[in-house]
Amino acid sequence: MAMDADASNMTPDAADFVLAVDSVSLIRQRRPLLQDVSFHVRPGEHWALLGPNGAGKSTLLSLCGAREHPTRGEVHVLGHRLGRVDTHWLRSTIGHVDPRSRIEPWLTVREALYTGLFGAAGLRRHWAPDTTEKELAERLLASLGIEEKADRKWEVLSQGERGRVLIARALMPQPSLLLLDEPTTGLDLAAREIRLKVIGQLRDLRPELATVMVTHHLEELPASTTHAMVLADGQELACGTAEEAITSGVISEAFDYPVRVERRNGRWSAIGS
Ligand SMILES: Nc1ncnc2c1ncn2[C@@H]1O[C@H](COP(=O)(O)OP(=O)(O)OP(=O)(O)O)[C@@H](O)[C@H]1O
Repeated sequence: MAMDADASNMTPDAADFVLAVDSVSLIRQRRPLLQDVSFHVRPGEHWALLGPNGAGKSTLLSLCGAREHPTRGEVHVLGHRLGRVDTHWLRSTIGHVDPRSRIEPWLTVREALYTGLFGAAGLRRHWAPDTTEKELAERLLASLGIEEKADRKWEVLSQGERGRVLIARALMPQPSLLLLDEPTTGLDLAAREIRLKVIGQLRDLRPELATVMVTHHLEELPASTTHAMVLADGQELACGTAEEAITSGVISEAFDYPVRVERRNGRWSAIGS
């Protein structure tokens, strides 16, 4: 389907990681949006990027998705160094769940899934899925519990249903890395819980898949979260396993507000103290 990247762009160390961000700074309009940030994601790890508004979470996610380049430092995505690889090709290999994604409203759910193969809002003219692509789409529709909605039009779906479709769509290129940009935004309580359950199920569906998810609220972290990076003002406050990084001290400092962080049944909450 897509062109392959030059293997000489892969460095041996970076090849061990799905994502390697090393001492990265990003400056826009003379403003440092990220300063000296590093983190490394291995297959099967599930990372959360946490921090208050304007902390730099989306900017960091853009680097992970090869949509931005660092001003300083190095980013390797799937072993390929940004700046030395065809980013258009690289982007097509990364799954991206963005609630703001545009899908042509007249497409059916099944067709919307196929658009994930091209990272586009619509289907290419005269294109038809091959047997493997058809089987994958049916498998994902079933795994994410949307097979009964497969022939429904995208425009009539509820926000909750759309989110599931966007996850299935992002998995169509069979990525090793899945980026989730505030995947529970705008959902009611039940829809949020269902969405988090679906995200948690990805671990069983694709054990090698690594995910990086941006969120503001600890309550929106799936229990499957293994690691976290906490940012404030474009700087790293904590980075490591979820237990190391998501603590009362770190979260209070990040949000500049005293909170007590609790974890029950795998899920987190923050209570003002
Ligand atoms: N292209 C740009 N040029 C200048 N400033 C930018 C640019 N993109 C983002 N910023 C600024 O960088 C800061 C970090 O933005 P970013 O969207 O990464 O934060 P965030 O942590 O995702 O915030 P939120 O939780 O509000 O979505 C913000 O102050 C934003 O205004």
